[in-house]
Amino acid sequence: MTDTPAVIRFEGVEKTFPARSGTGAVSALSNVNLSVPEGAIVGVIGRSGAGKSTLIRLVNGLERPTAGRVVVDGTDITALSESGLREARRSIGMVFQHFNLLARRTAYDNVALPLEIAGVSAREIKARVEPLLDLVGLADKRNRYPAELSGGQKQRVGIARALATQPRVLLSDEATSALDPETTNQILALLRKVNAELKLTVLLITHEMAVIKSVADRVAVLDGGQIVEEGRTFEIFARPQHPTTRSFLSALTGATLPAYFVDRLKSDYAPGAQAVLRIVFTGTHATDPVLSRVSRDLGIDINIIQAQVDDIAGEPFGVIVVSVPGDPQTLSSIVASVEGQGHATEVVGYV
Ligand SMILES: Nc1ncnc2c1ncn2[C@@H]1O[C@H](COP(=O)(O)OP(=O)(O)OP(=O)(O)O)[C@@H](O)[C@H]1O
Repeated sequence: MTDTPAVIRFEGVEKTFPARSGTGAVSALSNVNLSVPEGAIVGVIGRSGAGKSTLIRLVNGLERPTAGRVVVDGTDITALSESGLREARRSIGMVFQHFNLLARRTAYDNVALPLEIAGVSAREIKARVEPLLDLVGLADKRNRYPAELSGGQKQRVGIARALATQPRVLLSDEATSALDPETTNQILALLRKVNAELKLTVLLITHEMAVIKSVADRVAVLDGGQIVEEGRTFEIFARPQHPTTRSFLSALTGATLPAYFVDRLKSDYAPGAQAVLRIVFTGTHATDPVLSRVSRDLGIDINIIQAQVDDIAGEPFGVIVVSVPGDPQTLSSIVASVEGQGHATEVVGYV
């Protein structure tokens, strides 16, 4: 899938939770194959119960797979003893949705905790913790207790703590789900910063496509315990294949049309109807020439219903919704012309 070596690899992973009295066995993950390339930020998105937490907990050995392997930095995590796991976990940092800070410890002491556990000297701890508090922008809050910090500040402490043991991999379990949109953006920017500055590989799980859009280089869509779609974030946004991916995307990228318009949409062509076409442009400048060329070459009128330019993982991404003549022959010529110029199309319906 990419030439960069994988730092995390799921190989044919299955996870079934055994039956309990009153409930049958639960298949949480089946046939999961996924590679997280070195230095990448990979997002896994799925609905509640899709298996995201189980997937991430397999990476640091909090769960063991029923079948298959999880390889982290060359080590098969699934084959390790408890003491081997403790050692491996030092190279795997984790950030949690509810921060999981110790209330009776200051910000500094929370960040220091994993180093104390690892038996690092107080001097060495100071040398590591202070730059981390600087990195996450909390140097002035070092002596504050969690109750004295905002949600975003608590998550900054959580991130600094996850980085204390100088991990190669950072796991993020819905790190921004408890935060407001502005704080979410600040924390996602911090994740991007640690990814870039510390060359850290990041695997994050989320149920929000906006999080994926903002930070992830690649995305895997998890549905019912299986990865139903995976690829570069930009490609997935441009050409979503699976219905689950499409439904996650529907609130973004111009896929949401005004309600008055949606009410008029029909799924089938009736003679004389206009087709509504969603076109994804993989470059901001391409919009005008493409539409005017199609209009000129085919001698048709094109009405623009909605247009939007967005930013997906740092790349410009344009979505335009147009209405065009809906008769099947003309429509297929339009689609062929637009796609022939390298852009993706989707017939949304007819009006
Ligand atoms: N320890 C467990 N014992 C039994 N079943 C479990 C256990 N942990 C998870 N499951 C089941 O496995 C499935 C996947 O759960 P998981 O927590 O991984 O989903 P999720 O995508 O993280 O959901 P959410 O977004 O709600 O946290 C669910 O059906 C869940 O009920």
